[in-house]
Amino acid sequence: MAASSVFRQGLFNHKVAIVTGGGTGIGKAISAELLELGCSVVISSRKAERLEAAAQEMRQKIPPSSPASVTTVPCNIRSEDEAREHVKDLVSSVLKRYGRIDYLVNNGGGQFSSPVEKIASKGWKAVIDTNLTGTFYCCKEVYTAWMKQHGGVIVNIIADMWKGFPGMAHTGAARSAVDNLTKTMAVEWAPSGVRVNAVAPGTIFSKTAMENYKEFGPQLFKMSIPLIPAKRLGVPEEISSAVCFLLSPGASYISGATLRVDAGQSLYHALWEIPADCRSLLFSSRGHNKPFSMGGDHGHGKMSMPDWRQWKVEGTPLEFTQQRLTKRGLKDPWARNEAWRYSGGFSRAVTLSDVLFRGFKWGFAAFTVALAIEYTMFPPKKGGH
Ligand SMILES: CCCCC/C=C/C(=O)SCCNC(=O)CCNC(=O)[C@H](O)C(C)(C)COP(=O)(O)OP(=O)(O)OC[C@H]1O[C@@H](n2cnc3c(N)ncnc32)[C@H](O)[C@@H]1OP(=O)(O)O
Ligand SMILES: NC(=O)C1=CN([C@@H]2O[C@H](COP(=O)(O)OP(=O)(O)OC[C@H]3O[C@@H](n4cnc5c(N)ncnc54)[C@H](OP(=O)(O)O)[C@@H]3O)[C@@H](O)[C@H]2O)C=CC1
Repeated sequence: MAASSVFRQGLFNHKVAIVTGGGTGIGKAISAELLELGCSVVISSRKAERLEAAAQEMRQKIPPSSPASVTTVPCNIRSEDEAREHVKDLVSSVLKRYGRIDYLVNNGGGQFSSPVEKIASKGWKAVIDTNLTGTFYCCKEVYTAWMKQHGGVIVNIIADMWKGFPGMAHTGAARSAVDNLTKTMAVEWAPSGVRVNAVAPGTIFSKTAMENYKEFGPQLFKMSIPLIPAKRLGVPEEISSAVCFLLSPGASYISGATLRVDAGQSLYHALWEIPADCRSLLFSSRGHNKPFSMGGDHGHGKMSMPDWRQWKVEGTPLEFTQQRLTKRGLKDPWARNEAWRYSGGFSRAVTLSDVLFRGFKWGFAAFTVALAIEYTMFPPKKGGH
């Protein structure tokens, strides 16, 4: 349940909102804050019982003097054949009950974690259909049935997919598409007085969000903490206040925007770890399979690589690489050798042989020049002896 809102009481009096996924986590916090500010809220998702339990809980917190009310409409926004009908029914039932829809918050969605090559086509489709097509259906239906004639505000919840979404490619692709859809709708529907924006949350803790990842959930959320500049997870209420702002007249000149609510997480490190024995170092895209070129451009057909061996992240490059390898459990002699090689040992050895080679080369050149001078200045006498 939302902590007390920072916004003025009564800000949304007599307005009506649909919040998909409004019975759990972020959606529940948004619904609770809207209710607190006087808005009537329809929460909608697949699990009717959980939805009703959440509504009951929220109902008890509405003061008798408030015009707000909360109702539930079960609906699956995912594009199975009947999904469009589900969404149509949702919108028509809200209009029947309240006679208006001022706000739509497309928050219902989610995904499972998997590397790209392991995503089955059914799973890909489930995530795209939920997050992209479901959002499209909801926006289109609310617009055509109400907002086209009366205006309104839409907020789409997306995700931190700005650097791609390794480990959750399907949702990254879907959320990126919703980011783009948001901009298109903002322009196309501006003449109707409809504003459309998105909110991209960072890692936001809620019991239901964590449980979605089953036994990996706690670890996944814990692992995110060092990667967040604020060094803590977000809470649903921190997304809710951003959504309420975008719905409010305070954002009357904001449309087509995506607000990152992530404490700077999207600007910082990514969760996905690239192993230190990364093959891209061994096989460059230019087709040469030397371990890597040793600083500078070595001529045609070879790639000039930045001297990453000099990067210091923690302690010396050697310590850093060893820590990474140890973390990844690469304790075999090959790995230790790689650690040594990648972190400077190899370059030092090469430098030594380079010096010897150069010394030999210049020594030989000097000897040749000296011989030439000697022959010029003291040519061997004809006839010999
Ligand atoms: C710190 C890291 C997190 C940071 C970012 C956090 C982002 C968040 O969004 S947290 C919020 C999490 N909440 C949710 O995701 C809630 C909604 N999620 C879902 O409903 C599911 O994840 C869903 C989108 C996959 C839909 O689930 P469900 O309705 O149960 O789907 P199906 O049983 O019909 O499955 C369809 C199909 O999908 C594949 N699949 C599903 N789960 C997995 C899995 N865990 N691993 C691999 N593949 C999975 C699979 O192909 C399923 O078909 P079948 O094989 O026939 O079961
Ligand atoms: N928590 C986080 O760190 C982040 C979350 N997000 C996104 O924010 C949104 C809310 O997530 P959060 O509150 O954290 O997690 P939750 O798992 O608590 O919320 C997901 C909600 O979406 C609903 N939902 C899922 N599929 C459908 C569907 N097909 N039709 C209708 N409703 C559906 C679920 O209800 P039901 O099961 O009853 O259908 C649930 O209420 C999601 O879109 C999520 O992906 C984005 C970035 C980060």
